Amino acid sequence: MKRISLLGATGSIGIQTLDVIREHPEEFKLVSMSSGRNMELTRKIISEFLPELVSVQEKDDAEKLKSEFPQMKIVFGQEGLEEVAVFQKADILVNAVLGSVGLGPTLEAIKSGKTIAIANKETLVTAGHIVMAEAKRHNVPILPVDSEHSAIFQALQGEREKNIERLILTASGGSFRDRKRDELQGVTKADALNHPNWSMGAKITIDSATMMNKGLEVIEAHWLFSLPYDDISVLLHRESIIHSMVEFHDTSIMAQLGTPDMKVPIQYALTYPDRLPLVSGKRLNLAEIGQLHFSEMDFNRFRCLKFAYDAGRAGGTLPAVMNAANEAAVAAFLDDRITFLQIEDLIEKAMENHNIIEGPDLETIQEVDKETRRYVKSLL
Ligand SMILES: NC(=O)C1=CN([C@@H]2O[C@H](COP(=O)(O)OP(=O)(O)OC[C@H]3O[C@@H](n4cnc5c(N)ncnc54)[C@H](OP(=O)(O)O)[C@@H]3O)[C@@H](O)[C@H]2O)C=CC1
Ligand SMILES: CC(=O)[C@@H](O)[C@H](O)COP(=O)(O)O
Ligand SMILES: [Mn+2]
Repeated sequence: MKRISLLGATGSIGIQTLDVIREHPEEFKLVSMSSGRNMELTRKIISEFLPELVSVQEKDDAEKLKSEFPQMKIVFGQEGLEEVAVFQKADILVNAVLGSVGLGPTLEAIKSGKTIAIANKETLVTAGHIVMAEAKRHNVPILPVDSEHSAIFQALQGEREKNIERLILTASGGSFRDRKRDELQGVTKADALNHPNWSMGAKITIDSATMMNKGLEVIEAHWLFSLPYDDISVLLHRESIIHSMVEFHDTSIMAQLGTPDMKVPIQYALTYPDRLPLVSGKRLNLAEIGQLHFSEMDFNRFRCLKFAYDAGRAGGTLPAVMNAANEAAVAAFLDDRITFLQIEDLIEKAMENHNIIEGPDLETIQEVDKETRRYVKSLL
């Protein structure tokens, strides 16, 4: 029986993680969880899964829950996230919370020896050098949940790192993939939230439309698979059937295919190195699909991807600045305060405005994260 701590239980990945736990009650048990402000769903999850420890974002919500669920330990805020992450009875932490808020809890979980199933890519983007070093020091596995990184992880099973030529991250192109840059003026939030293939949380759906999601994933891949940026490429693939690939020195390419269903990589991270039947999974019928399409990435059309390569190669605090600027800009877009194209302008300004600090420690990264959000807010 694997006992699971789940950060972000009420989100898109969190809910799908609960689906996997529900499908395999003989394999998994939810022992602790966190949510943010969605109290209606939080109550439903608590009633169904009976976790021992629950963290929510706000103190008032925690107080209300304490009176409704006196037998449970209810905590809140950043400290609450960290308490869930290190919950003593848990074997594995699923980090499905949104944004760099997931960094501190992930590091605490690593120090307490938890296996980490990581969906939260912002954690690796802002401080991958610290996360991977701590995981090595504590001999803790970091298992990818992000579909591209799970695909690469699966393609690498039984392979040797020295034989890798390059990673090929596939990208759907997002909601505006068939629009030219001059057709992006005045696009609406509803248009941007209409991903062609995946049903995801709002922030990542916008990131997919700006191509910042793929940028974050390039940096995530750099840390997870310790390959230089020159060996990490991106390929447009509009069907999102090939979830990513690895090319080896002998020119062969290994790919992982499947329907766009995040329960597959979530379940694989929880059952690795075994595989369980995906009870609610839809089997892929390639004959039905017929054709798969691929094309080269256009860095002028998708400027955020170039920002990410530049930030990754520059290193230091620049990835954290880019990520924080992106989080703040996307939140402003979702709040109807800026236009879609202003997202990349704000990111570019924040990166230009920053003096990179080399080899930042956790405190420096968290400070730079806060400073960047203040800077972006000052431009709104
Ligand atoms: N969705 C997907 O298919 C994929 C997602 N990912 C990554 O997984 C992570 C989660 O994405 P997704 O599930 O889409 O996100 P959602 O927005 O759907 O869910 C985010 C979760 O985090 C909680 N949360 C948000 N902010 C805070 C905060 N400040 N403190 C505590 N909890 C908070 C939310 O709580 P509440 O809703 O209760 O407020 C919710 O439970 C992201 O890093 C994303 O990039 C990666 C690959 C695919
Ligand atoms: C499901 C998942 O992993 C997302 O990151 C998804 O891949 C976004 O797709 P694109 O960024 O390719 O549009
Ligand atoms: Mn992905």
